[in-house]
Amino acid sequence: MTANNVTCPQNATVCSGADCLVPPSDFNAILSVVLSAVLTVMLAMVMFAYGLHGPGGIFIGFLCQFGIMPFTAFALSMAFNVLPVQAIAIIIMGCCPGGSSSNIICYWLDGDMDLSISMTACSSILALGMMPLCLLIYTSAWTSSETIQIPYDSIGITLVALLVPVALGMYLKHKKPLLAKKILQIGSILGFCLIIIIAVVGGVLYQSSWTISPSLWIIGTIYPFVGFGLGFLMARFVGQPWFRCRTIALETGFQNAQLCSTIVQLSFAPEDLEVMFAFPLIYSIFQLVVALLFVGGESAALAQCQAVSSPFRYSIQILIICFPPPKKTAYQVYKKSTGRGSSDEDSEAQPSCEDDCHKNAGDKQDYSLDNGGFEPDVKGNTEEKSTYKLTQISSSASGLLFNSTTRPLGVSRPPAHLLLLRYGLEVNNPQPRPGRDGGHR
Ligand SMILES: C[C@H](CCC(=O)NCC(=O)O)[C@H]1CC[C@H]2[C@@H]3[C@H](O)C[C@@H]4C[C@H](O)CC[C@]4(C)[C@H]3C[C@H](O)[C@]12C
Ligand code: NA
Repeated sequence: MTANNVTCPQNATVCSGADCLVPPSDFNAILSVVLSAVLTVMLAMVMFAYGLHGPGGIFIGFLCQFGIMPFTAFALSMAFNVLPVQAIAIIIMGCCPGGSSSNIICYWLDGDMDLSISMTACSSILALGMMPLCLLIYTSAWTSSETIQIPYDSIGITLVALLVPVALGMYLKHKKPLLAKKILQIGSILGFCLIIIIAVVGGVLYQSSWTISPSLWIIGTIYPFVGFGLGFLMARFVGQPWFRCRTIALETGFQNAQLCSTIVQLSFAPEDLEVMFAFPLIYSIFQLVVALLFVGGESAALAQCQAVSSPFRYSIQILIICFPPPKKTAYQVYKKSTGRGSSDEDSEAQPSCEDDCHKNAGDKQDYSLDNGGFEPDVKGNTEEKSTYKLTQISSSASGLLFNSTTRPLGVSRPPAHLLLLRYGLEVNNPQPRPGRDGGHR
């Protein structure tokens, strides 16, 4: 009794031994004010970067994230006639903002890093309002949405863990470019490994939860496919350039599964949890697998396009013919999509498609416009993705902080891809590079 009096604060409402439930204090209030101020500034920076891009990508991303994903969740739940709690878990996943591990994947898959980070950040911020709204709309068929507890503070933490490293990366890139490059190299590999390790460990530790109804398994597999596919088509439909379609597809399909898992565990009783507890785990694994299959397949095709016989190359050309961009010629887009690289070294070592690369020099203006990010490179040294470096750094750093996600698929591929580009192509293709180092032609 006396022990309780000693260990429990006076304002505690429930005490069990040394664990006490204490009402929120002033400290929490101050912290949340500070956090929201910091976030506002950060958001302004992200929006600024958006502005440099033109708002097209972000807007289409928003539509995909809070239009396609929740609706698909709803439609799949209806189609498979799952239990109400299972439907709610699926819809919660659909209403979650994008996951930040998509930024690491995007780096390895040669996406548009600025757009990727901006989309994750914006969807996380907008989730504060859009999540309750979408949940209200889509879950009302099964439950009153009051039963769903949204942990707004975890959304805030996610944002801080994304944006602080982005800001640090921008600063570091400016002050110590060499160090920044090192960190980028190490961080992007470590971040990727962590993502995979967590998925595998989670899956193995919680094997028992894998025995849930087959319809959840089916939904867990096709939902990411639908998300990536519709995101890609939507971006293509509005004429986004190729590598940005890939980015939007990634960002659409990738969900913050950690947040979904937290919400589910906060909102449901153990007997409900039993029938859908594993859904976030399943989705988090399949979103990784699908991302690497779907988006990685295309990216691998582009990396290998020097192998003229590659069937990928023809399927890409067919795709481009089927979805021609309204503003540019298909050839320009194809050229852009083949001429890009995931980092500065990559774009140097990009003479994979000779025809295209030989024309790159005259195309640079175009590239730098599309890729202009936080910090336009004014040296006239318009390597394609120069402005990416800082965001790449920060995304890998944020991946490290979070160490969140889970995806077993590309373990071998990203390093292989890097090696292929850096060494393989350079060794196999010893012609002078028509790129930025001189323009020999
Ligand atoms: C780390 C990933 C989420 C990846 C992700 O989307 N990150 C956010 C992001 O990308 O921004 C989550 C998704 C499902 C989670 C698991 C499930 O909720 C099931 C189970 C719940 C237990 O409380 C902790 C272990 C774990 C295996 C969880 C481990 C881990 O918590 C998982 C595997
Ligand atoms: Na998403």
